[in-house]
Amino acid sequence: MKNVEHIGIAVRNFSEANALYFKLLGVEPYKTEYVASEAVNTSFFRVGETKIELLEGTTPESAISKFVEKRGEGIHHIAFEVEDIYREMERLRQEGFILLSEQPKKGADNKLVCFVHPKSATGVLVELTQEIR
Ligand SMILES: CC[C@@H](C(=O)O)C(=O)SCCNC(=O)CCNC(=O)[C@H](O)C(C)(C)COP(=O)(O)OP(=O)(O)OC[C@H]1O[C@@H](n2cnc3c(N)ncnc32)[C@H](O)[C@@H]1OP(=O)(O)O
Ligand SMILES: [Co+2]
Repeated sequence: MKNVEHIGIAVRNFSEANALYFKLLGVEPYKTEYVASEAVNTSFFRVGETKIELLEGTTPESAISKFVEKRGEGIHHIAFEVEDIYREMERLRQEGFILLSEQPKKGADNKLVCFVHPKSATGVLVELTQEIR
């Protein structure tokens, strides 16, 4: 694991949340992206060495919509950058963590991603992320 690549925040209203984080952080998002496979709109704000990812679900079945419905807006996941996502997935499997996919998936911002179930990680949804080179 290299660093905290981003913190994912689930929001109800994408444009309102983007305006609020612009006011809070004093910077515009450097990227917004719709990720169809996760049914989310995303935006990324740079904060020093890390990033804030705002996420809005675009369908009721989206993980983000379900989270907001059940628990309200707030911190949804922590993403750790890794050098080799296949190696880290295998290592975490061996350590007994529950991975939410067999293979990495294409995430936002030109990354491969994989999630660890919060039930196996002290109630925190963990994302592994590796830049596609
Ligand atoms: C845009 C791509 C990518 C990136 O590039 O950065 C992203 O960040 S995508 C982010 C959205 N995608 C995901 O979160 C995918 C992984 N998540 C999942 O597969 C599911 O959300 C889940 C974690 C398996 C939960 O799904 P499910 O079991 O269907 O939902 P429930 O609502 O029934 O929840 C069960 C249980 O888990 C608790 N929960 C759910 N989400 C979280 C969370 N983010 N953090 C902590 N706990 C969470 C939920 O509260 C339920 O608990 P109990 O009520 O105690 O059973
Ligand atoms: Co994320």
